Amino acid sequence: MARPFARERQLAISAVRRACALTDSVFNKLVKNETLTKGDKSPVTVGDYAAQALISSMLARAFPDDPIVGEEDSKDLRVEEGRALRERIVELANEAINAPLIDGDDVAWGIGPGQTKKTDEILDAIDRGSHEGGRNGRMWTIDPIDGTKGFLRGEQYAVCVSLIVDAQVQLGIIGCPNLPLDLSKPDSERGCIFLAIKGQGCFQLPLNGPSEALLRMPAFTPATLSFLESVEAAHSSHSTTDTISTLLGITKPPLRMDSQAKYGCLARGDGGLYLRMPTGVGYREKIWDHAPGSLLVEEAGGIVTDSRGERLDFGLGRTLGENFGVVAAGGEVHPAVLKAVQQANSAKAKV
Ligand SMILES: Nc1ncnc2c1ncn2[C@@H]1O[C@H](COP(=O)(O)OS(=O)(=O)O)[C@@H](OP(=O)(O)O)[C@H]1O
Ligand SMILES: [Mg+2]
Ligand SMILES: [Mg+2]
Ligand SMILES: [Mg+2]
Repeated sequence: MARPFARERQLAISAVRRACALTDSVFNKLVKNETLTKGDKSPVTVGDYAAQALISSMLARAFPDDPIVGEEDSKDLRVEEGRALRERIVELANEAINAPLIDGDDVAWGIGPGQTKKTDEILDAIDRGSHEGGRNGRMWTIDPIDGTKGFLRGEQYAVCVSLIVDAQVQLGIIGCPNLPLDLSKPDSERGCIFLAIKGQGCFQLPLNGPSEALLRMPAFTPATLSFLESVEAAHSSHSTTDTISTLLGITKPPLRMDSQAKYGCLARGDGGLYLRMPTGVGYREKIWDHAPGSLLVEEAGGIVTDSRGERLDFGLGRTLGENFGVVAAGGEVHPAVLKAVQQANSAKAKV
C-alpha cells in the first residue's frame, strides 16, 4: 500500500523543483522595475507572483477541493499601471508550466509542453491563495519566495509549501536554490530541497537529483551550539538573542541567513538553535513562514514552540495570532533554551 500523502509528496517535489528553476532564472534576468513594494513596505518581485501562480495551478489541478493560503494576491497586477508586470509574470509562469516533463512530473498536474495559460487563468491561480485558513479540513500554504530580500541580494531564499490538515502540518517542503548541500563546504553543490511528512521523517534532496538523505539533528552542548537567525533585525530582535546567547554560554557567532532555509539548516544539524523574537511592533507571523519549516525540524528530532513553550497554532487563520516568537531547537537543548528565553524576556519586561 502507498504511504500516506504519497501523491501530495510527488506533486510538492515537482512543484517546488519547477518553482526554483523559475526563481533562479528570474534572478539572473531581473531588472529594476520588476519589483514592487507592498503595503507593509516589503518587496515582491515578478518571481514571487509567477512562482505562486505555478504552484497554485498545479495544486488546483491535482487537488481541486483543497483551499490555499498563499502570500501573494493579484490586486496590484489587475490595474492598468500593473500591465507590464502582469505580462512579464504571465510569460514567466507559462515558461515554467510549459517546461519539459522530468522524472517525477505527472501530466495530471497540468504541466508540460502545450499547457499555456491565459492571463486571467494566471491571475486567478495567484488568487486561489486567498483562503482565510482555520482549524478544519485540508489546506495548503504557499510562500513562493520566502526571504525576498535575500533573493534580491543573491543570498538565501526558499520556495515553501505545506499541507495542513485540521491545523496540524502533515507535509512541509522547502526548496533552497542557493544553499550548499553541505554548509561546511561552501564550494559544495548548491541547491537543496528539504521535505518532511509527519511520521515519515525529514529528508534532504539535491534540487536536481533523486537521491535523498534522512536527516536527524545531532545532540548539542553550549560549546557546539550556535544561533541561526534572521538577517533583518526588523524581523527578529537581535539584542534579545544576544542576551539569551550569554545566558546559555554560547560562544560561537550567530549564523545569519534569510528565509526558512534556517529551518532546513537546523534540521540537518547546522547551528542547533533558531530563535525569532518579536521586535515589539505588533507584527503577526504568517503561517506560510513557519508551517513547512517547523515540521522539518520536528521530524528531524527537534522541538518548535513559542516563547511560552506552546506549540505553534496553525489553526488561527492566516497568521499565528499574537506574536510570542519562535523557539526551535534540538530535543535535548530546547528546555534549557526556553528557560533562557523566558529569563531574558522577564529581564526585558522589568527594564
Ligand atoms: N516585522 C517583521 N517581523 C517578523 N517577520 C517579518 C516582519 N516583516 C516581514 N516579515 C516576514 O519575514 C519573512 C522573511 O523572514 P526571514 O527569516 O527571511 O527574515 S530575514 O529576511 O532573514 O530577516 C518575510 O517573508 P517573505 O515576505 O516571504 O520574504 C515576511 O513574511
Ligand atoms: Mg513577502
Ligand atoms: Mg515568507
Ligand atoms: Mg514570500
